[in-house]
Amino acid sequence: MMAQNYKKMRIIPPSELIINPDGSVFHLHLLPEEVADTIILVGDPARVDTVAAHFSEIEVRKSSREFSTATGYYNGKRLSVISTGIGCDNCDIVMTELDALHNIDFQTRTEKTDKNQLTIVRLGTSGAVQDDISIGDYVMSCYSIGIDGLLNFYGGSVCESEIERAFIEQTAWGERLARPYVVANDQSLIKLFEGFARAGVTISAGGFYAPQGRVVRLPLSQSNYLEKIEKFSHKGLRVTNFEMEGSAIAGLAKLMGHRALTVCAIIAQRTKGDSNPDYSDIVNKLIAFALKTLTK
Ligand SMILES: O=P(O)(O)O[C@H]1O[C@H](CO)[C@@H](O)[C@H]1O
Ligand SMILES: O=c1cc[nH]c(=O)[nH]1
Repeated sequence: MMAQNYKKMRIIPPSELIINPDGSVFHLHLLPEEVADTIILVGDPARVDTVAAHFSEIEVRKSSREFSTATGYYNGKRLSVISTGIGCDNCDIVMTELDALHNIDFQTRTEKTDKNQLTIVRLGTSGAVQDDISIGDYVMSCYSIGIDGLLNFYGGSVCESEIERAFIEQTAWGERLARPYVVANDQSLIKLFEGFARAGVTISAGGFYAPQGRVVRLPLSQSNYLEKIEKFSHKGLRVTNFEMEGSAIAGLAKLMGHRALTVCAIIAQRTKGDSNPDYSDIVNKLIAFALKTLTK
C-alpha cells in the first residue's frame, strides 16, 4: 500500500524524464498530443514517408536524430508512424518516451492514474534461419527472443522462463553473452496478421553481424552458432528469423501494459546464403496490409 501511494505521488525528476524547453519529450521531440494510440514502428527513417504516403491527412511531421514521426489519418483512424533506427537500445528510448507521452502528466511530472493502452506494430526487415522460409515471405513474431540484454535491466516478470531455459540449454549459450529473454507478442494483434504472415519465433540481436552469426572477416566466439539456433526446438517452437528490435518492443510493451507485435519481410535467407537488397515491393505490401488491418 505504502509502495503504491509512493508510486502515485512520485514526482519524476528532470534528470530521469528530460522534457525540452518547448514541452516535447527529449529524443522524440514530440508533444503529448502529437502521438496517436495506434503506432507503427519502423527501423528506417525513410520508411516513415512510405507509410505516411498512404495517409489521407498528415497532422504532425517531426524529425530528431533517427527518430522521425508522422501522425495522420488512414481510413478515418488516427495513426502515428515512428522510426526507431536500428537496435533494442533505441527501442528503450522510443518505448519509454511513447509511454511517457501518454501516461505521464508533463506538467506535474507524475504518473497518470488512468493509463492509455497503446497498440504498437513494428514493420521491419529480417533474415530467415530455416530452409522453408524464403525471401519475400512475411514472419510475425509470436515470441521474441532478446539476445541484446536490454530487458534484463528492468524489474517485473513478463518473460517465458521455460522457453528461455530450453533455448539456453540447447544452444549451450555462451557465458560471456547476455542472457536471452523470451517475450510473447500480443495475441490479439497476431490474429490480425494470420493468413498474411507466417507465425514465428524471432531472435532480436544486438548486432547485424556476429550476433546474427555472420562472418565477414572476424571469427565468431561461439562454435556452430547458427546451426544450434536453427536446430533449437521446444514444444513445436523453432527459431524462424533474426532482426534487431522486436524483443525490446514486446518486452517493454508488456511491462507497461501495451499491445505489441513485430511483423517482418524476409530479405535474407541465411541457410541458403541469399539476400535481396531491393526489397521495397515486399515492404510496401506489408505496409499496405498492416494499415488496412489496423484500421478495420
Ligand atoms: O528494416 P528494419 O526495420 O530497420 O529492421 C531490420 O533491418 C535493420 C538491419 O539491417 C535492423 O533494424 C533490423 O531489425
Ligand atoms: O538478416 C537480416 C536482415 C535484415 N535485418 C536483420 O536484422 N537481419
